[in-house]
Amino acid sequence: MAGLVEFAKMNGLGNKILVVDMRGRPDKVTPEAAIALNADPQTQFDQIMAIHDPKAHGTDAWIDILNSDGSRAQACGNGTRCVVQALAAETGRKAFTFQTVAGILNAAEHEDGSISVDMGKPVFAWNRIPLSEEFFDTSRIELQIGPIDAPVLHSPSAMSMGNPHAIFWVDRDPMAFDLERFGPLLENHPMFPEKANITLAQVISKESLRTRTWERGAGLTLACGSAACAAAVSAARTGRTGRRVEIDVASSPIRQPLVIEWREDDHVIMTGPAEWEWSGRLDPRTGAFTRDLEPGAQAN
Ligand SMILES: N[C@H](CCC[C@H](N)C(=O)O)C(=O)O
Repeated sequence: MAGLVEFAKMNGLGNKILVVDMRGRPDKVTPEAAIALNADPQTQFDQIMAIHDPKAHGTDAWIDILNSDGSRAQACGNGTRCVVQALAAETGRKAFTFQTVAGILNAAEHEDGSISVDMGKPVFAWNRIPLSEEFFDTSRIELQIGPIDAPVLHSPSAMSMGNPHAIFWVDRDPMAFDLERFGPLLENHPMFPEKANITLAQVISKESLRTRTWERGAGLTLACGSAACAAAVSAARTGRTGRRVEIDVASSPIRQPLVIEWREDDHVIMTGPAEWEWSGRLDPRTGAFTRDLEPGAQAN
């Protein structure tokens, strides 16, 4: 079939990612293709990371990010690690510079296979997160929420990592909360005019947090990298932890922490794994796809 592009089904700490190679093409992955791919259990995903030809001098690629509902996102930490792993496997290179709508990202693969991404600088100004109401101090905002009767869910820390995040501090295991029920209410709360990624964060020690996220445009996911960054920064900003923490992503089946460092130069560095699962070809207009034969499989 004409017009098919290569893609890889990958995951970043369980976060389901499709890395789609759109280089050499003028078009984009359509929301319709995203919705169709998400509807098939084989390709069901949290984010598509579409690799496009670079637009700016000195960058390796332009990355277009889609959520599973077909909406577009400005940042995806776990997906960016998957892109690094895919391009490192293709080129043998270790370091890359990407451009997204949120800015420039530098990333590198280490000897042990882990990948670090410089996620840029956090944004705290209420109108740039954005919030719909003015707050001088966005490290603790107040939400009016009728139907939710859990007091901890009323005063999150808000910030942007290129995409909007609300971090709710909880004193118990984040898995103990009914995030499936109140995630959609909080994601779509009128305080967040562009919606928000909703994270429950528990402080374990001065060096560690446990998190679980309801993602804007994707719902409950097994892991969310930009939310881990937002939780780490919000924790340091409010004196809950130091500036380097290990994040135990409670919902992830991969029992490995994400390491987040909020450097003195204000950049947030996220380090963690990425895993290739299988590859195929897809039509970026419709989402129709075929899987490559697994290595060792026989063609009939
Ligand atoms: N899973 C992603 C976050 C996607 C963000 C997206 N849900 C949005 O902002 O709309 C991550 O690892 O950072």
